[in-house]
Amino acid sequence: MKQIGLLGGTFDPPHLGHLIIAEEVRANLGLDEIWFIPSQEPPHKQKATTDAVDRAEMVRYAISTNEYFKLNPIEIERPGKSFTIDTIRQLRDENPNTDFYFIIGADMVEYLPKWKDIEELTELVKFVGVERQGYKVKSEYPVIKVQIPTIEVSSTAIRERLQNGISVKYQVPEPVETYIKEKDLYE
Ligand SMILES: Nc1ncnc2c1ncn2[C@@H]1O[C@H](COP(=O)(O)OP(=O)(O)OP(=O)(O)O)[C@@H](O)[C@H]1O
Ligand SMILES: O=C(O)c1ccc[n+]([C@@H]2O[C@H](COP(=O)([O-])O)[C@@H](O)[C@H]2O)c1
Repeated sequence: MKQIGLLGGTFDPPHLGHLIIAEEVRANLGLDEIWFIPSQEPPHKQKATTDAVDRAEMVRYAISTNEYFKLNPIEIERPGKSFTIDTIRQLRDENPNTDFYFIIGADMVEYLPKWKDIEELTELVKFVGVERQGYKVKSEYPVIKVQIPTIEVSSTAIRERLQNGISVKYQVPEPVETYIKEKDLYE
C-alpha cells in the first residue's frame, strides 16, 4: 500500500507554514509523498483574488526542491466549489492500493463538523491535524495529531504585507516571491 499525504489549500500565496507542516507530517508518519492540491474555489471562504492557474504555478515553484512533494491539479480541473469529498472519491478511484492522509491546520480541525459529507469522508481518509496559534487540535472525529514547530504565517497576512509594501522575505520561498513581483499579484 502506498501512503500519500494530501495538503489541500487556497495557497494564495503558498508560504513557509505550508511547507513546514507538509514536511513534518511526511517525516513523522513515514509517508511516500505529499500531494499539494490547490482548490479551484474554497468551499467555505471568499473566492480567491488570484487565478487558480497562478496559485498552482506558485505551488509548483514552492515545492520544486523537495522530491517528495508533488502538485496535483485535480481541483483546478474541476469547476465550482472544491469540496474535499469529491476530490477524495476521484483520487481513490484513480489510485487503488493507496491510503490517503489529509493534512489540516488546527483552524480547519475546529471546522470539520461543517465539511460536506464529513461522516463518509472520515471513512475514506485519515485526517492529520497540526497545531496553529490560537486553535487546538481537538475534534469529535478521529484526527491523528502531529507535533510541528509552529510558525504563525498566513496567506492573508502575507497579502496584507505586500499591499503595504512590507517585506515577505523568508515567509514565502524565493521563487514564489519572484513570481509575485513579476506578475504584480498582490498590489
Ligand atoms: N502557519 C500554519 N500553521 C499550520 N497550518 C497552516 C498554516 N498555514 C496554513 N495552514 C493550513 O494549511 C491548509 C491550507 O491553508 P491555506 O492555503 O488556506 O492558507 P492560510 O494561510 O490558512 O490562508 P488564510 O490566511 O486565507 O487563512 C489549511 O489546512 C491551513 O489550516
Ligand atoms: O469539503 C469541505 O466541505 C471543505 C470545507 C472547508 C475546507 N475544505 C478543504 O480544506 C482545505 C483547506 O481549506 P482552506 O480554505 O484553508 O484553503 C482545502 O483543501 C479545502 O478544500 C473542505
